[in-house]
Amino acid sequence: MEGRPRRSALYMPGSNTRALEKAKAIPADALIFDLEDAVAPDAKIQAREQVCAAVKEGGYGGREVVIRVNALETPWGAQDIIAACEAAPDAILVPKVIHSGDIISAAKLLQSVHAPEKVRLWAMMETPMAILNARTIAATAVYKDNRLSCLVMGTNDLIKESRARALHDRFAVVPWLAMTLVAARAYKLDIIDGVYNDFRDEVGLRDECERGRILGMDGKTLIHPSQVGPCNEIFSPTQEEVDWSRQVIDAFGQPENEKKGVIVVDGHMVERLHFAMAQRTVAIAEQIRQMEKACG
Ligand SMILES: CC(C)(COP(=O)(O)OP(=O)(O)OC[C@H]1O[C@@H](n2cnc3c(N)ncnc32)[C@H](O)[C@@H]1OP(=O)(O)O)[C@@H](O)C(=O)NCCC(=O)NCCSC(=O)C[C@H](O)C(=O)O
Ligand SMILES: [Mg+2]
Repeated sequence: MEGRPRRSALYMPGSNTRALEKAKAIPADALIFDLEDAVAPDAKIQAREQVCAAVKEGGYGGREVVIRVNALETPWGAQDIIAACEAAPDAILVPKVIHSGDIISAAKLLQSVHAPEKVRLWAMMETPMAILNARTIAATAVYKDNRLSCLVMGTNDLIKESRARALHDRFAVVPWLAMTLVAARAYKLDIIDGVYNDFRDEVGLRDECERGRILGMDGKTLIHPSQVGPCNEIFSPTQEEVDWSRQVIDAFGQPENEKKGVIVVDGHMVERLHFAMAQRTVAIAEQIRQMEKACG
């Protein structure tokens, strides 16, 4: 299902069986089972087997299940993708993307192993070259047989590669977030913000979530279960936003407004573009409600 809520996407090391089990009760919108940086080289094969077995077994309710594979040019990348396709997660997250060719190669591999149609590709935007190539990477979403549906910011790697300083206001990072965001939106893709490493600092996390939301991010990637609640709260439409959206939808539904491009609601000028925004807000709020009901 495209257009689904992606407020919170929780990473967990694929080598951590306890975390894979615990994830069944964590209310994140997406779960990212990591085979890449969170897994030591000598644990890669076992982690792949564990993750694929867990995905096949299921039990993750309405959450989106994602496997982050190793890069194609590593000794594990191709086998990770092949095994992941057999397990059929909702998406495969491709790390260290450099240019559109990385997404095209991953998509070809998916086609060659007849991956189920539901398996989408997500791209990690975490190299300086990926930021420079954000437009062409996002553009692969419209290529034939492509499956790209979401961009994920890898701010730790970007900070490493750029030698920027990781300050609380993310002074260095914000331009890369904004550039990648417009590339994502130009091709109707979702985009999820990077992780907040200081996982015991809820105040700092909330602040970073708020700023990400202001930029237009759909959600945030997370590293610890305690981050899920605050993140879901901040990236959900507020009751006030939902009520306003319903008022706008209602107003445009009145017979006298049927053919109008602009109307006044509660003293505010409201155009058809606000109607479209209101419809999206109400749809996302409804999906969240249904997902929360399904997850218990
Ligand atoms: C960060 C951690 C290593 C902290 O672990 P720990 O000290 O063990 O945490 P707690 O004792 O508070 O854990 C409490 C219980 O919660 C479970 N737990 C912890 N983290 C997770 C998780 N992510 N998913 C599911 N469950 C989790 C523990 O097992 C405890 O359970 P119990 O035994 O019942 O008490 C750890 O949180 C962790 O490993 N986090 C994920 C790290 C990770 O995946 N990193 C890679 C992705 S981030 C990245 O790569 C960024 C990107 O690429 C970039 O470039 O920016
Ligand atoms: Mg990374």
